[in-house]
Amino acid sequence: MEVRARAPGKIILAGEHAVVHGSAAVAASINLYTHVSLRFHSISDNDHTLKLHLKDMPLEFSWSIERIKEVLQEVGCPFSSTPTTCTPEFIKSIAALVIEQNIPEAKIGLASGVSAFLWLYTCIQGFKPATVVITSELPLGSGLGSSASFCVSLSAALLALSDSASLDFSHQGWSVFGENELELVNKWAFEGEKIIHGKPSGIDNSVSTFGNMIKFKSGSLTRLSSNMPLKMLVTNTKVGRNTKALVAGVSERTLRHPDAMKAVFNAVDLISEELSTIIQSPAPDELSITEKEEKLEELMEMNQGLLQCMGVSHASIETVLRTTLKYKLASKLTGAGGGGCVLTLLPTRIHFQILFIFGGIILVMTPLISIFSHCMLLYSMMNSMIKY
Ligand SMILES: Nc1ncnc2c1ncn2[C@@H]1O[C@H](COP(=O)(O)OP(=O)(O)OP(=O)(O)O)[C@@H](O)[C@H]1O
Ligand SMILES: C[C@@](O)(CCO)CC(=O)[O-]
Ligand SMILES: [Mg+2]
Repeated sequence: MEVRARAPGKIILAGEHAVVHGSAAVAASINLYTHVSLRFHSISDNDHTLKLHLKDMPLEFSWSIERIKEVLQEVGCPFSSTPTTCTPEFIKSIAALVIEQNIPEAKIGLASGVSAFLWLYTCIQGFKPATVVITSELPLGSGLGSSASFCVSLSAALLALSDSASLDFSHQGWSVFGENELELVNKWAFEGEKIIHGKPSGIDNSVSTFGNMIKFKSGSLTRLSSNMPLKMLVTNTKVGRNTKALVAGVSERTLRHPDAMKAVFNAVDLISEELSTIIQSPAPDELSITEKEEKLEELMEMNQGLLQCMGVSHASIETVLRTTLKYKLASKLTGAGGGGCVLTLLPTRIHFQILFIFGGIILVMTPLISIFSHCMLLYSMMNSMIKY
């Protein structure tokens, strides 16, 4: 039997990094997904391996089940019905299994994703031979939550074929997990994110699991129902970076300047709270929509300033900020920063049929792709047009 699962990426409207330190943050899922296909090998296959095929890279990894058992059982048995954090001993053993696969140097960032795969697979399914195929519509390491959607879709596929979830496969089409199963998927995905991010807040896996728009603070999630359609332009600077290093950098700065950083995180908390209140408040007329958008733009600019204080902006991000500001558009980085993607609010006061931007290049802004939670995304049109 083959099971397929998918989970969306996300944008963060306010509060990234500060959310790791207990502030509120607001995130929305987007309609770009990571897809996972999982198929157990049957006896007739006579294939006693675990295969991971990262189709977009393209890379294929294969371990004999005997080898996985030999290496992992030295430190214990990972198999567990409840979400478990990978211990440093298991991390070492898993790293040995990953190193054997000789990932090319240029793609070494994938090692943490492959480690998360091995942990989630062996914890949830034990030592069963199988083939797992991954494809992703998300750019990796760009702030759109590729790591979380990878962990969520993988956990969902693994749990769908485990005894912990009761899914009805009798009909064709997508099955949807119930609330309890979603909680379980989310918890396992968080364990995967810990391997990739080091110290994740849990916001990325939560929004990828539950979809729509959420406010997230100190591990707890509030679903937001927006009353205003928001159009967001997402620009990928294509400058690579790694969330783990950026999160660690902010923690180090916090150790050096605890009081100043506390004030920064507190300010971000207030921004996220105000932003979520505005998004949820009723919108009776055009005027109030414009007023709300102006407030949101200001809050995004303030949040960006505080992200600069945390040291996670980048020259490429600043270039996008300056360029959009020329057109009186407010922008902020989204996700971990240090490169990656930038959000620009496209207010209703401007009717974007055609936008002249980036040195006179004409960008046709319609049709915009609709995404969850009333946000709109125009992704990747910019990619080929921005040169740094
Ligand atoms: N489809 C995938 N296949 C394998 N590994 C993946 C995949 N998607 C993400 N990863 C893992 O996640 C890493 C990228 O995660 P990272 O958290 O740095 O960026 P992001 O999740 O895209 O951005 P952000 O965390 O800021 O939203 C990759 O280097 C890889 O290890
Ligand atoms: C930078 C960060 O705040 C968001 C990454 O999308 C990290 C996290 O919350 O886990
Ligand atoms: Mg990530």
